[in-house]
Formats: sequence, C-alpha cells, structure tokens
Amino acid sequence: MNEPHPEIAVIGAGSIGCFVGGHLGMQTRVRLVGRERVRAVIAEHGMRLTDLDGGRVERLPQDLDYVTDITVARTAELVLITVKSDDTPAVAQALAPVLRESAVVLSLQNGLQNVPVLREALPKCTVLAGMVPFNVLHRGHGRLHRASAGTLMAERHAALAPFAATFAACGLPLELRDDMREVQWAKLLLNLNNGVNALSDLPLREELALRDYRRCLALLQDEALRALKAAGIRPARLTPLPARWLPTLLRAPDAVFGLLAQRLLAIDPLARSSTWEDLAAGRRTEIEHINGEVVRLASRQGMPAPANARLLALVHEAEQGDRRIWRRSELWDELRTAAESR
Ligand SMILES: NC(=O)C1=CN([C@@H]2O[C@H](COP(=O)(O)OP(=O)(O)OC[C@H]3O[C@@H](n4cnc5c(N)ncnc54)[C@H](OP(=O)(O)O)[C@@H]3O)[C@@H](O)[C@H]2O)C=CC1
Ligand SMILES: CC(C)(CO)C(=O)C(=O)O
Repeated sequence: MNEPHPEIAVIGAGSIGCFVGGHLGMQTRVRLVGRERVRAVIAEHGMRLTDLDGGRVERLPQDLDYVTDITVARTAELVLITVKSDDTPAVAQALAPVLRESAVVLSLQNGLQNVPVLREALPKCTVLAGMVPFNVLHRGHGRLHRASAGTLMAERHAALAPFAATFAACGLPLELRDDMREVQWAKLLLNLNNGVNALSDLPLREELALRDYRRCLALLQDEALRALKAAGIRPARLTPLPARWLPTLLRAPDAVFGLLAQRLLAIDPLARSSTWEDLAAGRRTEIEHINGEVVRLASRQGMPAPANARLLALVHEAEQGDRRIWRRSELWDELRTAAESR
C-alpha cells in the first residue's frame, strides 16, 4: 500500500481538473497545473465547488496549489489528465521526462485516442482510462458547478487501489470497470449531442426538450451504432435504457420524451456542452474526437456516416468564425438531407 495521503497532480486544470482536483485537495496534496489566466483567478477567488444536489465546497486561495510549471508532477503518484484531447500529445511529451516510473496516469477525458497517445509517450507509467459522466459548468471567479449527475469511472487496475479511498472520501468515488473501451464508446454516443448543442446555442436542457434537435442526435447515434455493430463493439450501458434504444427514445414526441427521460433531463438549466464552451471561447473543439471518431470507425467498416460528417463540417465552420445559430428545423433538414443524399 502507498502512504495514506498520495500526492496527486492534475494536468490541464480547467473545468474538470479544477472540479475534481479541488475536491481531492480536501483529502490529500493536489498540485493543479494549468494556465496563468486560471491560476490568477484561483489566486484571487479560490474555488467554490457546487453541485445540483446541493453540495458546496469552498477552497481558499492559500489552500490551493495552482502552478503553470508541469515539472511539479515529478513527485506525483497519481497524475490526472484533464486537457482537451488535441492537447494530449503535447502534455504527454512534456510529462515523459518528468514523471516517476511508478506514477499512475488517469485520463479523465472524452474521446478514445487519449489513452493510446499517453501510453506511447509514457511507456513505463501505468496509464489508465477514466470517464467523467457529469457536466461541469464554469461560472467564472473560481465557481465550478457540477450540473448533472453520475459517478466517475476508471479502468480496474491494482495500481489504482491506493487512491480509491481518497476519491471516495471527497465524494467522488471511482466506479472501477473492466470494460472501459465500451464505456468510452457509450460516452461518445452521448457526446454526439455536443455539436448539436453547440450549434443550437441553447442550454442542454432546452435543446434536448426540442424534438428536431433530438432527431439530429438520434440520426448521429444511428450511424454510430451501425458502425459499432459492424465492428463488433457493444457500448456499455450508462443510461437507464441500453444505448441501442436511445435513438427511439430521442425521436419520441416532446411530451412523451419529457415523461420518459426525466433522468436524462436532470441537468442544471444553464448547463451547455463542452463543445459549446469551446466555441464560445473561440477555441478549437474536440469534435474530431467525437463525430470524427464515428466517421473514421464507419469508414473502416466500409460504411458511410454522412450525418456525422456533415455535423463535423458545420462545427469546423463555426470554429473558423461562422457562428450562425442553427434553429431546430434547419439543423434537422441539414443532417437529414446529408443522410438521404448518400
Ligand atoms: N466540461 C465538462 O463538463 C466535461 C468535460 N469532459 C472532458 O474533460 C476534458 C477536459 O475538459 P474541460 O475541463 O472542459 O476543459 P477546459 O478547457 O476547461 O480545461 C483544460 C485546461 O487545460 C489547459 N491546457 C491545455 N494544454 C495545457 C498544457 N500543455 N499545460 C497546462 N494546461 C494546459 C487549457 O488551457 P487553454 O484553454 O489555454 O488551452 C484549459 O485551461 C475534455 O476531454 C472534455 O471533453 C468530460 C465530461 C464533462
Ligand atoms: C457531460 C457532457 C455529456 C455534457 O454535455 C460532456 O461530456 C461534455 O459536455 O463534453
């Protein structure tokens, strides 16, 4: 067993990194590594971590260790990776000369390529996949709000055992899984809503309450589910209904969906997808790691995924400055036309 208070480093402390690291820091030493602009906010305001179940944790600036220098990770026993997926290669390269061989590296990112990229750059460390099911809303001034529910998941591995108690003690228990690839695909199926949400320019709850947007998501999921089936991948069950039934639920009329999908709709009224947040901040999104992953999987199976390809193109246009708002019927017509023209 490791000592009872393992040192943890969080690399890329933004919304997820500050929320998870801010909680873990109540139990053990946590070094948050990120950008100067975030460091300055935390140094001024500390952190207020809240959640939709009424939880509230206040962290004072002097109790937080936020730095911009990644080499502080050299003493960490557990390293959480919370950068956006496009930043993983750079972070992996920067960590390679820094980390101890015994370090456990846990990716808390969306997408499927982060763990392979980290494993290649850090062959001596134990690199494991994790999954964050909930949304974290960044409200400014160090305020981070868990805006939906769910339990953190991580790949079952003996090397994680010494850290499990720390996660549990701060109210973020890890559900250990033997099927992380299937979990990641199931999460990706849900993340297919990220681009729809970003283009709608609506909070998640309002967007998901509108059938035409849900039809868009159902179409994107249909293509992904077909490709997954052809590839022999069975997505894990993360929702009350199995993933393969979600498109049918999504296509239900608004009133029926509202009744049947209460758990899915248990989201803070202000929450939006991380893709929306990226576009709003003028950043590149992770869309290549979401819909792009579906397009590539389908293509490997010799299948088309035209609605995903179209959505991908629309989000790329938005990244390049074309921030038009896609009303529900417009987006539905656009994706349906793309799907029918193949
Ligand atoms: N936000 C959410 O609700 C959810 C997010 N996720 C996933 O979690 C991951 C993290 O997302 P999120 O927390 O929203 O992302 P954020 O953009 O809020 O945080 C990532 C931070 O890492 C910083 N960063 C990038 N490169 C480096 C580097 N080399 N060194 C130090 N810091 C760096 C970024 O700075 P800069 O912006 O300057 O690049 C940013 O501040 C993503 O994969 C996302 O899909 C999963 C579930 C929910
Ligand atoms: C939690 C969820 C699904 C919220 O949209 C997400 O993963 C994201 O925003 O990237």
